Amino acid sequence: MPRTLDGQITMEKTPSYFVTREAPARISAMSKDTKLIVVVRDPVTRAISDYTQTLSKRPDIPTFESLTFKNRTTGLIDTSWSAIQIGIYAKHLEHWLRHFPIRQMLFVSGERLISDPAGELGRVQDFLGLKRIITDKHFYFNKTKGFPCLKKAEGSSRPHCLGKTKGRTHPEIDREVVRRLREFYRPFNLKFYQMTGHDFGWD
Ligand SMILES: Nc1ncnc2c1ncn2[C@@H]1O[C@H](COP(=O)(O)OS(=O)(=O)O)[C@@H](OP(=O)(O)O)[C@H]1O
Repeated sequence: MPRTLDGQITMEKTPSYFVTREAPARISAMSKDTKLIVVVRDPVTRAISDYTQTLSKRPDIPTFESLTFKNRTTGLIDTSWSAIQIGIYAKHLEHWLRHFPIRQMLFVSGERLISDPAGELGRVQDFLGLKRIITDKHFYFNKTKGFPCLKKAEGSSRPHCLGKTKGRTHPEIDREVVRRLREFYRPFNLKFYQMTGHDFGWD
């Protein structure tokens, strides 16, 4: 980590921190005051998105449906599959709460990051104790892409939109499998809403 001077905030992002067992203790040992921001989305859509990304690199992998179950007849979900396991947010959060108070954590909604980016970034700026500089006027919605774009990227006069690897078309998943996954995640989602004091509306 570079030295942080007065008036600066040092930020670091790594998608796997939230689900890595050793991360909370290590970050806490580095600085107990670290503020933590986690972007979360509906775990079922998250799992399908995760699978879609793997599929784009390895088109020969088994179907989403077959990877989801340990036993399809009994409907037993394979929680050791990372695409499923990562979405059990309440379980991961339990580990973080052993090292950080919940007030030092902010959970950003991945859905609202698309539907209301300025609102969600308003929460981020407040959480970091920053003046609300980024507002609605910094975004426009790119209909083709289905995502908001930043009107002007830092140091550039051109807008910044998300790259080609974002917004891949997800494969159609068997509705019964999606229903079973929703049923599986419901109690974990409810627990997560309770722990964070925030209803993400995934159910
Ligand atoms: N800024 C922002 N706002 C909303 N959603 C976003 C954003 N950045 C990434 N995404 C979506 O998150 C999914 C995974 O993105 P990643 O950045 O991990 O993708 S990748 O690994 O670089 O391919 C992937 O979801 P899907 O497109 O639904 O599969 C991305 O589109």
